[in-house]
Amino acid sequence: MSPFPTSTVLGYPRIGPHRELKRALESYWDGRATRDDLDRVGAEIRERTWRRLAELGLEGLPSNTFSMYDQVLDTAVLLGAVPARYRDADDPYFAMARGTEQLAPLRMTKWFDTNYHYIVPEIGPDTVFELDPGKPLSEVREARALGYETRPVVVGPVTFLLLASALDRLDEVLACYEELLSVLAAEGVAWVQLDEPALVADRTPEELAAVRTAYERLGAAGARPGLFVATYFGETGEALPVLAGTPVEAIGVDLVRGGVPGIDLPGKTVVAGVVSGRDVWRTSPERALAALAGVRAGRVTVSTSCSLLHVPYDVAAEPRLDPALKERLAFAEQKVAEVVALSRTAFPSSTAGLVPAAPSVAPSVAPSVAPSVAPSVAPSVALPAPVAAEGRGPYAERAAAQAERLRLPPLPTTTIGSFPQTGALRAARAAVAAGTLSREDYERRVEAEIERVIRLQEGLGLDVLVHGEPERNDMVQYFAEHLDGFAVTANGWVQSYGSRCTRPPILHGDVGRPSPITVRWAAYAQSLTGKAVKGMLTGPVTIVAWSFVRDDLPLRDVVFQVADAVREEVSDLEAAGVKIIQVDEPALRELLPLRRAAQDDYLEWAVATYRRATSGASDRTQIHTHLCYSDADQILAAIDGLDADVTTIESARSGGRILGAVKAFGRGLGPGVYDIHSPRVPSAAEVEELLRATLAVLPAERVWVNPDCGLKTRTYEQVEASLANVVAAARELRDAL
Ligand code: MET
Ligand SMILES: [Zn+2]
Repeated sequence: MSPFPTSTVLGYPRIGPHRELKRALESYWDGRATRDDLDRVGAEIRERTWRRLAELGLEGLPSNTFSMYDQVLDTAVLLGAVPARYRDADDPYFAMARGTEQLAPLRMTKWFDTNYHYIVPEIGPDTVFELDPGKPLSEVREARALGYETRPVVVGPVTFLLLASALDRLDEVLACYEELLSVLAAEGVAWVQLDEPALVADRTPEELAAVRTAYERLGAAGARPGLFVATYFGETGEALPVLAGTPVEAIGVDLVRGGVPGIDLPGKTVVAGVVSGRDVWRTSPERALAALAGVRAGRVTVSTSCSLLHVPYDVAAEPRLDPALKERLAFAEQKVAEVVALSRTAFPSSTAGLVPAAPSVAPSVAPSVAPSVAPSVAPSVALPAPVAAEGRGPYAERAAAQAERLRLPPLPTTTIGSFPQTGALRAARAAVAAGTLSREDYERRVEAEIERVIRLQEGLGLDVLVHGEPERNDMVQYFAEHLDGFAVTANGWVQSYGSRCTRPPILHGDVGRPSPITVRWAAYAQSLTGKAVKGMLTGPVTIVAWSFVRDDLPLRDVVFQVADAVREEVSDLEAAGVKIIQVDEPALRELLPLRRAAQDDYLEWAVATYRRATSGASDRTQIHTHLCYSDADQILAAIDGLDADVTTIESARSGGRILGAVKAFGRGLGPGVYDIHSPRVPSAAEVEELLRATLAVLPAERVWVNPDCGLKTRTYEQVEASLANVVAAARELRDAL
């Protein structure tokens, strides 16, 4: 078996440096391009990636890290786990991912503690596992035709089955992986990477036994490539000795989030993730080299802590960033260069089977690994201790005061905030940036859009209106652009799901709010209508979760700075006459530590920051919060702890699964009745059915009627039709109450 390469990355961004894949996907979905056009763009992105990684000097090139939508969905297809109802669709893959006119899509949820979303495999009694190795094989061949030998990357069997809640199917799935190994061996593949991030979370003895079974069995397969099991997103813990006891040749550990393994791993290659795949800061070479030197294994090689999927492509594509900040940044390209430089420094004669050099080598750093710099230059504000909820009265009193003031019907209907973002508005924003449209003209267009959204909602008969968020490019970036302490990028796109990308802002200094951010738009919307308009804010936890955050202060201190800025905005909205204020926290669950031991502490400060942001509101002001795609059932007590008067929560896409858990919820609750992540228009009957299910577990006076999430990714046509059905269903049931 050839030795594992001395430098590698676990994966690479795949949306394209200029979001080529996004455009190609959307053209294909809209019928403006053919499948061949789409495939061509995919091939170009893969080729560019391999060439770039090789040019940067990386030895171990991965393949099969590209995906048309999601790597978990790819793995389901690889294993033949395509539910029967999708098989006859025109394009079963995208039917599973996005749904069709007739079919709802598969469930989607967040990939561990990231803002990347994967498609949840559906495995049932009818699932027949059958290997379809087409994709990894064709990527290996494609790379080979370009002159590159690659290491295909596949989600490992244990993580795949845990994500699908189907670990009892291990036996059948392992047969497919065995077959895959033999197919890859026949193809001349030297190494395969099996991603097992699930091994960094708490695992039961049965689950650890499944790890042992899986890798003993795969290790015993006849002709096979070298097995590299990659764990990441935290410390591997109790799964590490289990893996070490199996025949796998290489084990990946995350040395950014986890410590150096406490056990000796003789005979194994440790693929040491010392360059973070989760942040944008340059790697400290001293720290990385010390970590490398601390690993006691047969062989150590240098890697990223996880796939670089979670960071943007290239700092060089950011001409407008402050040069002093830019100096401190590393995106995917820079991180690959760091991996290469670290491997050359740590293993100066790197040709074959190496043991790490002594730690004394540390200071002689290759030029492209710059010394680490603290990510903030400004001194930090000393923070007062977190405050508990002060100010607001008990829920019953607040509810009475709000009912009196708002006079809403039972089962009030509302939306989550955004309405479709039109191409015209996006173009107008670009024109302002380019200097070809004046700010005043742009603001007039935003106002016109707000008016359109208000009239539309009045026409549909919604009860609580929104202004539609037309001024926001993104719910986090918009706030980052208006707060001190943040920088925003021009091209720093990161894939969120499918063709959706975000540009996470960079939080590099102390946060402050120089002036009101949303007040003028909310006040304008309210001036147009007699119905209540909700003011819309993004919560502190979500702002930091969806930013790249300075790492020189504890996260909780950074979050409290953001909470104070949101608190000021709440108070200005109230002063402007806004009666309902929604503070969104869709990322509350995302930052939940993967290990139970760390969860309580997180939930305590996350709840405290939310209350700090909202508790200045008077009892008459109704505070809403919103959560989505977050397996909210796991954090229900914390959601309750937010003490919001109304909570809207994703539910339709998961078929009302959440309802079983929310019975005890003591305040207003709107489990979504319209899955906005699919272009499909739900019928009124369907919505009614979901509402009936809600009314079966919650008292009617606490139930709100709303979509799963904001509508910005949908078209006006879809939104109008869907909301008309939502309102009709609510009225039907309201009359029956
Ligand atoms: C991801 S949660 C989105 C909430 C936001 N208010 C919107 O409607 O777009
Ligand atoms: Zn949402």
